[in-house]
Amino acid sequence: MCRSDLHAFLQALPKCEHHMHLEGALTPSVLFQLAAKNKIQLPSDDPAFTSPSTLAERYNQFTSLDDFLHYYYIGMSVLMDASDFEALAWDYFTHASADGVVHAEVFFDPQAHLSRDVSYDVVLAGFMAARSRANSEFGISSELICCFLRHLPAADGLATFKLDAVHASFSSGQVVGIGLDSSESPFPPELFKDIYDAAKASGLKRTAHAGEEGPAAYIKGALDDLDVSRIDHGIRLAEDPALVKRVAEQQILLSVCPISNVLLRCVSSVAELPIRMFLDQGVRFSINSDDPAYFGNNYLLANYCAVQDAFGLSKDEWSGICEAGINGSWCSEQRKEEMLAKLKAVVTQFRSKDAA
Ligand SMILES: Nc1ncnc2[nH]cnc12
Ligand SMILES: [Zn+2]
Repeated sequence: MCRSDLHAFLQALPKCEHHMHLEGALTPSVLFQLAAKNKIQLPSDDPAFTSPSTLAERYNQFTSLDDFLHYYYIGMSVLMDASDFEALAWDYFTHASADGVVHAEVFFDPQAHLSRDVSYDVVLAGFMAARSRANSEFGISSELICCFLRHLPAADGLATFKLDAVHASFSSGQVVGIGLDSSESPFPPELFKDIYDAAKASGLKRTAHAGEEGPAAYIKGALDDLDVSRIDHGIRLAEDPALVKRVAEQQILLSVCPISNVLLRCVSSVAELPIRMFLDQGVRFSINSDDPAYFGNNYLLANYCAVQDAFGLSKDEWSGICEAGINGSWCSEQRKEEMLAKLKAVVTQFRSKDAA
């Protein structure tokens, strides 16, 4: 709940989410349930794995991106069959619906499953089932983005990209784009140029995490070498004024994750994020939840509220943020028109409430 009186407005806005890792929707209690069901041994030498509550307590104390990723990869080791992946994604879509999300473009990390002998088809089947249900029960449209892990050799990513099952998911449109995630430094974007060139040749959309912990030079590298149309996080863009201008002119969308940035110690508070500068300089951005189950169960609306509490934005500014998010989405033009119409209706409804 926001401290400000804009909570009802923020709830009602038709929101798009562009930066959410489905594996980051795994709550401690589901993690323990699936570990028991699938007979997965959790680390016995880490007291955090005593119970769901000790694990949640440990999640409150992340010291860095890599500290979080350590738990994130252990967590996903409990996901084994399609029903596990479906339940995971369904849990996310349920929260998303409650928060007024109308369109979600969600990441997944196939290499982290393939390395455990869980096939790509199993992962995809679970996610596709949840997406279909979210569409019919909640009216949420969604897209899948296949991420490559930058702490692994680029050759491993390219081999994954070329797998028949992965290729089939691209050509059928089940997966619309690729991303790059995991430990940011010291893995500059150019290491992954071959994968991105191949993705471009296949007509896929492209985004990459950059400027989360890593420098603004990684944002420039993602634009120059990977030819991305979006940047995930991008908060260190502020360090390079010429790049700020370029990102604004090229209408690159940044998918900013405010609560994640605070909990992973990229900034000390949401107020430290360059949100005001982005608005003033015409940099387009959306607000996102990243890994909500690892970040205090703060799903999308909590991130909107955190930004509102820190910056006190106007309704017009929020409407502009949502509009940029709709226009920067990788869905059909028809879906964008539907969401823009819904946005207009909500803004009009709240304007007349204000006038009354
Ligand atoms: N915030 C983040 N940064 C990089 N890789 C991630 N994988 C899941 N969440 C991530
Ligand atoms: Zn992320």
